Amino acid sequence: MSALSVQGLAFTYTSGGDELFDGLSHEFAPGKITAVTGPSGRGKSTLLYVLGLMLTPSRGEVRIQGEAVSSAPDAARSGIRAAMLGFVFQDAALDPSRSVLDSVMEPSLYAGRTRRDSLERARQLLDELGVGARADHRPGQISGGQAQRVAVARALMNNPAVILADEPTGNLDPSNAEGVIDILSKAAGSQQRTVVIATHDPYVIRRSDEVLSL
Ligand SMILES: Nc1ncnc2c1ncn2[C@@H]1O[C@H](COP(=O)(O)OP(=O)(O)OP(=O)(O)O)[C@@H](O)[C@H]1O
Repeated sequence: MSALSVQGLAFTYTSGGDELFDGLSHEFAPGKITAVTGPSGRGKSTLLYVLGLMLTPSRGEVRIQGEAVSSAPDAARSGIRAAMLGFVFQDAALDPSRSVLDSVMEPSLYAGRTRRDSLERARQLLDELGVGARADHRPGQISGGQAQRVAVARALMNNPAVILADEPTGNLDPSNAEGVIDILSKAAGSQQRTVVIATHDPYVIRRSDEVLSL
């Protein structure tokens, strides 16, 4: 069963504008990277927010492990988000006032794991992603490529079945973009996660297993 699928999906911002997605049905393949592409304004970022249960579809549904979850009550959606979904944003979106290690640990503490377990997993992930030496730095003291690796570590912290990444290479040079896609590719291929990346970047599209054009 696909960890993530949509059926008959459409979304309209309450402030108006066109309906997006036109009744889209799609199963996102586990163990693969799916690139969501398409012209600017077609709704790539919005789709990620709908898949991430942060926006509720106006028609159709999002299914996670086969269950329709997009119109579940807020608390249920927050719980599913914390347990099943990891997010990576274009600018890493790390809290500037906290250390890298604290930012990476936070989702695990929020999910109810002990400080000790969370610390151990956060250090292990940061080491695996090549940024272990930066654990005590603040986001302002590390490079953009390092910050994006930290953001991926944070997204992986709760071992999510699904990773949603919005233009994760948008601010990176080619070698850092390659590093981040290598990590996401490993998160998909060897760990059987479903990885969905909204992107314009031809390099990311080339490295993806499937392409969904909006
Ligand atoms: N908060 C919002 N309220 C109302 N309309 C919005 C909001 N956010 C986005 N939109 C509109 O919804 C449409 C889809 O926006 P979205 O950012 O998802 O597109 P995109 O394909 O990711 O674009 P880009 O490639 O430029 O990032 C656009 O027409 C946009 O103006």
